[in-house]
Amino acid sequence: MINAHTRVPPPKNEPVLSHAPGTPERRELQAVLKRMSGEQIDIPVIIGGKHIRTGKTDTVRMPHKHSHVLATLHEADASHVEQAIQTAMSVKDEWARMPFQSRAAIFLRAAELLATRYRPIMNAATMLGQSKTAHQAEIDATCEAVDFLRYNVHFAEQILSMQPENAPQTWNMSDYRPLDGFVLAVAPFNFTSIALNLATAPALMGNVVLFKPSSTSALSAWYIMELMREAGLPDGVINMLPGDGPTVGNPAMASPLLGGIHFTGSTPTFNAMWRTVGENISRYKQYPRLVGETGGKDFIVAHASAADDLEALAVAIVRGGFEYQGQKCSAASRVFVPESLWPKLKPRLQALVSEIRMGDVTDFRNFMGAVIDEKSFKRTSSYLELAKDAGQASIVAGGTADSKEGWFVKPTLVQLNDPRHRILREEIFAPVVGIHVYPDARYEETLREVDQAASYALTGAVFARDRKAIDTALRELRHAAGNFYINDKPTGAVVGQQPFGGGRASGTNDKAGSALNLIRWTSPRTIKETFVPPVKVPYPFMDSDPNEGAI
Ligand SMILES: NC(=O)c1ccc[n+]([C@@H]2O[C@H](COP(=O)([O-])OP(=O)(O)OC[C@H]3O[C@@H](n4cnc5c(N)ncnc54)[C@H](O)[C@@H]3O)[C@@H](O)[C@H]2O)c1
Ligand SMILES: N[C@@H](CCC=O)C(=O)O
Repeated sequence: MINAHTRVPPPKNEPVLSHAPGTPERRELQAVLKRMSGEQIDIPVIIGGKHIRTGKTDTVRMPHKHSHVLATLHEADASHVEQAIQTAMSVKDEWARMPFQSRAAIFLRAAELLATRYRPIMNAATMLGQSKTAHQAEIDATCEAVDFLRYNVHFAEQILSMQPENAPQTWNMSDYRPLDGFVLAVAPFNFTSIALNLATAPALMGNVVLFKPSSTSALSAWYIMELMREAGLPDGVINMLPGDGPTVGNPAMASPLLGGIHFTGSTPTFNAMWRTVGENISRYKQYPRLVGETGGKDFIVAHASAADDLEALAVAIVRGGFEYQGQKCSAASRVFVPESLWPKLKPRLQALVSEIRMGDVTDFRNFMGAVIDEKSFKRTSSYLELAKDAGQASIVAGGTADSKEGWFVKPTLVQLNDPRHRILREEIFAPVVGIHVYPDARYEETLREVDQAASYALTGAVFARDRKAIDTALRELRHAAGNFYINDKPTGAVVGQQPFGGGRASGTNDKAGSALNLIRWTSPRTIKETFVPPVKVPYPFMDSDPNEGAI
């Protein structure tokens, strides 16, 4: 042990490496891509550090080449969930008692391992398993993941230092205990860094975790577990239970020991989990904390005063809508353009989209890969059918999909007359962007439409030079987005700079990568110590005063 009031190293954002031709990082990444493409690994259930091959298996495939199997995934069932709960609870006290400096050092070591030796490994796993380009993998699987690890340690330290006032002769303390139970961390497929944060943020605060990764991103989840093991995380603190959502989730949520849920994924899934928790409410030893960051229908609204910034607007629509195939919860998926800008913006968008290369992400010339799986491909295809309805919609670019080699959907722009068309209201989670062209004079009405038409409130952007137009958007769209951008695309939040999360149907807005999130994983105990306690019952006002008569 050390006897010192320590301070953690100040965090800094991990620089994004370019992977440009000739760089060492490009060579290293290409070597790991080659190796991983040539092997087929087994991904086990991991409980208490033990690898369990359950025999009930699924395959992990490259979305851009779906015949290529990367891994065999062993799925957990209710018995593994029970075993994981028991194991996690058996290591809980020792983990919670470990001094904060020692716990923090494990996560800081993980950050540095990821920034160095694990960088090409995590990037390659994310590229091959989730069909991200080298740049999209770098900003997610390395940089954002490293940032989560470094900044969370810093925020946790800030929380621990939040201490109450003291009256004379007393000392008050806040003891930041972990939750009384285990945390169920459930991850989406689309961000490796989010999966890592979902499992590690509660663990940093002294909790034990059941980590349920998405089956389609199980390859990167496996390397997250390897990274944390190598960083020195004790066995049993994070237990990985891949498999079918309800098969793993329902027994975990039926446990009286459920302390909290740390979820990121779709709104319907979180709603179903919240309902399950409601049905089980009288079984629990404590009220479980429910943290869920969910879907989005993220907007870009252009004002007529953006006329001289048309290129920036066009680039924001294309990057915001089509990077990672539109599979970011923050992706621009509905765009509102004034009539005066549309005649110039439309051909510019068509030109930019026509230059986009899509294909195998190991070919570094490609800007886009494939959507994650057949389910997503079919769902997106049904929206492409809607886009062909000539009375309602007209396709500005793209509109086709091809599943022969991989789950490829062309970047698609659809113009819609009705601002409440389904393509402008529903989350598609694919490279399909709806565009509504409005009369310039109806800017304020359009902002109100943007606010009310969709149930989500995750990210959004306004493009304008006129300050009044920006202020009007800030006012009218105050509750329409948890992350709001002015003259920028609505994606690409950076930990420590733009804490991320939304309200309404987009989640509980607990801002991943901030102290607001970490505070949900602690159940503080207030301690008051009195140095000189009173030794008589009566208070001074009860003493008799010989000068006072009866009232
Ligand atoms: N707001 C955010 O910060 C954010 C970030 C990333 C992704 N997302 C959202 O995630 C979605 C895409 O991810 P997805 O397709 O993996 O989401 P999803 O809801 O289909 O699945 C998410 C996870 O939930 C699991 N699951 C399903 N049913 C369950 C149950 N009953 N109990 C426990 N677990 C269960 C799945 O197996 C998976 O691991 C989109 O809606 C996107 O907007 C949101
Ligand atoms: N935080 C990411 C989105 C995560 C959701 O998928 C962004 O800001 O683009």
